[in-house]
Amino acid sequence: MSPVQVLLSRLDPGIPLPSYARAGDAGADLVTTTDVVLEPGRRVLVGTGIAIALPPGYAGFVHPRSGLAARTGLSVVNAPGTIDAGYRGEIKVCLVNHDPDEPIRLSRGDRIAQLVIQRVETAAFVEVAELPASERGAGGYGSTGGHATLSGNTGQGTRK
Ligand SMILES: O=c1ccn([C@H]2C[C@H](O)[C@@H](COP(=O)(O)OP(=O)(O)OP(=O)(O)O)O2)c(=O)[nH]1
Ligand SMILES: [Mg+2]
Repeated sequence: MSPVQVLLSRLDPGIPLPSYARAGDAGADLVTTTDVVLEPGRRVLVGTGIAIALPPGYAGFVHPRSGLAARTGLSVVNAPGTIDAGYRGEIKVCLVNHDPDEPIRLSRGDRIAQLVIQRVETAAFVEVAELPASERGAGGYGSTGGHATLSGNTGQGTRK
């Protein structure tokens, strides 16, 4: 499959282009333009030094990086952040430190998140008096069971 062309403007010339670590990866790594010390539980908005123009029918999604998340507790507050096709400003990332004890130190140029480009549909919302019937109906929020309990979870599940 040939890659979709995404026009990019480097707002900070010292920052590398987003890049896929391996061929076929879904996420292209984004870096922070600033040094940051993120105390436990705190969040910060950082710049990535790039702006893009996605073709109509596409959107970008800013996801956390799993290695950093597992090792340090670093995540993205609004994960995944949504980059609209019409957005021409700098892509920014709202980082959060989920670790309860340790601060996270980030340096300019560190890879802090990843950008996934996807095709998206836009809907025409059609109001009706009654929705068509379905097997699920209005059941949700654990209606099928199997969810963990807050305490005393045996790992056996609660599905009846
Ligand atoms: O992680 C993110 C999320 C969003 N954006 C930019 C691109 C996006 O197109 C724009 C608006 O994002 P969103 O719609 O999620 O935010 P909003 O609070 O609804 O703002 P708006 O009223 O501008 O739509 O902000 C980022 O740079 N990084
Ligand atoms: Mg919005």
